[in-house]
Amino acid sequence: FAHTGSCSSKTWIKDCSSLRMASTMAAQGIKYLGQEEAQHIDEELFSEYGFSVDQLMELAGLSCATAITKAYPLTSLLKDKPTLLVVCGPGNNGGDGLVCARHLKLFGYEPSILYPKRPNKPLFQGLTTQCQKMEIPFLTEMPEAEVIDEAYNLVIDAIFGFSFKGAVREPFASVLDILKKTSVPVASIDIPSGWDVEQGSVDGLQPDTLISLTAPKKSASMFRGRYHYLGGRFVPPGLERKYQLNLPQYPGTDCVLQL
Ligand SMILES: NC(=O)C1=CN([C@@H]2O[C@H](COP(=O)(O)OP(=O)(O)OC[C@H]3O[C@@H](n4cnc5c(N)ncnc54)[C@H](O)[C@@H]3O)[C@@H](O)[C@H]2O)[C@@H](O)CC1
Ligand SMILES: [K+]
Repeated sequence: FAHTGSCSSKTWIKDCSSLRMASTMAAQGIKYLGQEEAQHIDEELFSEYGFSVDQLMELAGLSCATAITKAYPLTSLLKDKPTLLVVCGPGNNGGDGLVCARHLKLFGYEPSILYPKRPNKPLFQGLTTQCQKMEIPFLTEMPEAEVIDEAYNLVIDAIFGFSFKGAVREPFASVLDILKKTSVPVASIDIPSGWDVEQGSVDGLQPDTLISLTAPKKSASMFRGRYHYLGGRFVPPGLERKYQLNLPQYPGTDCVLQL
């Protein structure tokens, strides 16, 4: 039986069409989400799928800490001590940063946290206590760029995520100005802070690493750093189908995947 390149039987028609479907899926690749779409998915995870915020934040923060260990293993760090600066913002992105710092401490790093605007909610108070009990120091003010370059191997940017809008307000405008002047690498959680979630930013922060959670947001196509990871391995199949996320398969039991 010689196949001539065209589908000449029912079996071939079936095989050819599923092959076409598979190649279309692969060609489409992972979906990059708009801001509203990311917010809808977030809401549905809680309202329809029964998750709680602290559950997903724990998984998100663990993925971020794991991605950091892959991009910047302890043995690769240039300073004498494995110091990191984690800058946390006022929303859930900041919460991911607190969880990430706690896991990084358990993984052998020495994080310090800057958390200038703390929401008056039990979730964030609990995460703050956990970090304090892990003996992670909290800074009282943002160090100057030269001090950061001198003292830390890496900055973790957990300032804003997919709900950021408009011009950056204080105190974070000054914090971001300093971060733009540092030369140590920056790893951003979900979105490089200060970037428009969909359009990015021409003169904004240029992180070395981006860890996209659930699925990348549209601005991730403008990311020019070395490492782009996907984390947040908690998406139920119905939600993935509804939003046609077309997520890649995570390897084995890993909670993070390099894109
Ligand atoms: N759905 C998901 O996949 C998950 C999302 N998580 C995280 O949650 C993030 C989204 O969290 P939120 O919706 O709380 O929002 P963000 O953390 O993105 O930021 C909201 C906060 O930033 C402030 N803000 C917004 N624009 C500002 C501006 N221009 N200047 C100064 N402050 C500004 C708001 O007042 C609010 O306090 C995601 O990016 C991700 O990091 C995870 O915690 C859990 C799972
Ligand atoms: K961020």
